[in-house]
Amino acid sequence: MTGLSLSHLSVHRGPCPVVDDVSLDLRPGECVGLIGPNGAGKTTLMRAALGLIRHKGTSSLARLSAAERARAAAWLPQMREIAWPVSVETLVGLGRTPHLGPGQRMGAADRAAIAHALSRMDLAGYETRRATALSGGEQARVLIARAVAQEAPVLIADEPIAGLDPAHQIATMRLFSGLAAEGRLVLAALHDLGLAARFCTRLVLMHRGQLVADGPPREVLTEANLARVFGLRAYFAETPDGPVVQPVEVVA
Ligand SMILES: Nc1ncnc2c1ncn2[C@@H]1O[C@H](COP(=O)(O)OP(=O)(O)OP(=O)(O)O)[C@@H](O)[C@H]1O
Repeated sequence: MTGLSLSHLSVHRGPCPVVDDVSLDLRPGECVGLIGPNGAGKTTLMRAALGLIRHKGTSSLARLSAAERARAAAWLPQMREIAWPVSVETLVGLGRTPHLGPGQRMGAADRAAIAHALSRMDLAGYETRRATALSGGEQARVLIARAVAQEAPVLIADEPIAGLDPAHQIATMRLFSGLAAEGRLVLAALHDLGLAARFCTRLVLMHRGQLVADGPPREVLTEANLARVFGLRAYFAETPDGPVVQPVEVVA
């Protein structure tokens, strides 16, 4: 199983580093929440880690050829609009492309992976629907299903639960933590600190391009970090369902 190793990763936009010397070792079996305020550098870090943009330093995924990387990592970008009027099943099936040789047709394993991903994203019955004719949240679920159908050892997702209703947000986070429990590495940029605290095994906190905290949710979501990085005060509680973190007020 593959993890993700970043060493002194930096990305410059003009003279400013928007990702500033980030080193991280993420291992199979971890469900990692990448958190930080707007503009902290989360998307840029993930894109550099995948080798999609120019960067300094190294990333174990960016080193791979495009074909190797497509088998190693599934990437769910932030933009969720679907441009192609194809069926849901066809779109989710695109996740199998890295597993097919030139001209090779899908086999039973591919069809099973597609059906499994559809079912896990609560999309059974949507197979023949036109993807462009779905609601925003349904389209987001279809794109997550495509990434899940890829069955890559690493899943990197940029705000995957944005736009999903609360039940589908929880179900998706549960799916991600389940994939990690199966031995995959999941790295997801998240703005919902409550769901991040509940479902992630580890949180990586970014601020102004730098990694400022990394560890179990309770150690990262401290009062001091929330105030300094997010400008927030939050309510914390331990419950039988896990930690509850609810931002309650903006602090100066
Ligand atoms: N193509 C670009 N050209 C110039 N600056 C950019 C570019 N892309 C991103 N930036 C800047 O880099 C910084 C980090 O952006 P990034 O999208 O990585 O943040 P983020 O943490 O993902 O934010 P959000 O939570 O809003 O999605 C921001 O200040 C942004 O304005």
